[in-house]
Amino acid sequence: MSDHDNFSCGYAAIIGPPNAGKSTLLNRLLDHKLSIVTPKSQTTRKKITGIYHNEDCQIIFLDTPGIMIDPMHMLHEAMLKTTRETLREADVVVALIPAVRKETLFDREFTKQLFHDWLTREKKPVVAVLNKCDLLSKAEQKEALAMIRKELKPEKAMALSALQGTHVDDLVEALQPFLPMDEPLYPEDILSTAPERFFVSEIIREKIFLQYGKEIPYATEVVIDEFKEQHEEDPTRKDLIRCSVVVERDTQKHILIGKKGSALKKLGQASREEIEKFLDRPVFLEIFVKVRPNWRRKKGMLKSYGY
Ligand SMILES: Nc1nc2c(ncn2[C@@H]2O[C@H](COP(=O)(O)OP(=O)(O)OP(=O)(O)O)[C@@H](O)[C@H]2O)c(=O)[nH]1
Repeated sequence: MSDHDNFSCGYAAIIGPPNAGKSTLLNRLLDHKLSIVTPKSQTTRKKITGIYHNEDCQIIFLDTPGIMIDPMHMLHEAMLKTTRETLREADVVVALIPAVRKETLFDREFTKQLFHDWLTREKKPVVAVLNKCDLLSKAEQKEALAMIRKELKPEKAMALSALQGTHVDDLVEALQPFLPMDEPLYPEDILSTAPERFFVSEIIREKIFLQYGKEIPYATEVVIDEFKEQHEEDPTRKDLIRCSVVVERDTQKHILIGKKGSALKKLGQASREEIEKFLDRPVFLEIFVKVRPNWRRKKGMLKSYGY
């Protein structure tokens, strides 16, 4: 008998509206191993965000961009296409429904549409997860789950709080029966297959979201132009990361740079600190701001940015 008899391994797509708590949930699931994240360079067609391991199963979580009911431009449409393709690759789908502190308990219209337009026709097993259950009383959670079961008929329905970590382990248990019996596809110390440069661009994007208001973050794309690993040959040399922050208009460029470059300097500092923490080594980070008019509406540009 091999070690992996009775082992299951498969893909779980997480789908839901923006802000449902996907990242929080993934971080929570992978938490105990985040300190040994070892993203390796590997070309992959699948958008794998996190790989969960335990003794009985390996769940490869596929993240999807938040579902928007009314796509506003080509970037949104490209994101929805990614979601559609990701769903096709999944063995099981986690429909993440954020609870709200309102009489309706969750956005019923949106959730109905999510199931109708996205899930029913894909014919994949669905585990409906009511997230942010810390916002509701026990009775309200029960009521919301009963409603979800009756109207949407998922294979399973459960409530959890990704933020507080309650019932997160139950989700693993709920997903396991829908995974094929298979050996693990990835070794245990791999938490993601995305390359380091992907995480670096995500860190800069996150800092832009934190630092700038209004439309700036949404009009911005971060492109890593150069990622020169110099430390392996000579440990006294820092890695060099050159990146472009692409915006749509000159006015946005001025805001990003700020008075005498102060805003860009602040962005660079915050990004570098976090990148160094993530890579566990010092880096030189250079950020350039470029204007590419209407990049979110241009097919060729979207493609070159990986959409
Ligand atoms: N109260 C509460 N808040 C939560 C919970 N999970 C996530 N949040 C909050 O919800 C917000 C959005 O969480 P994210 O994890 O960024 O959501 P996301 O789905 O990844 O968002 P997108 O990047 O827009 O797709 C954050 O402010 C989280 O702290 C939860 O269980 N309870």
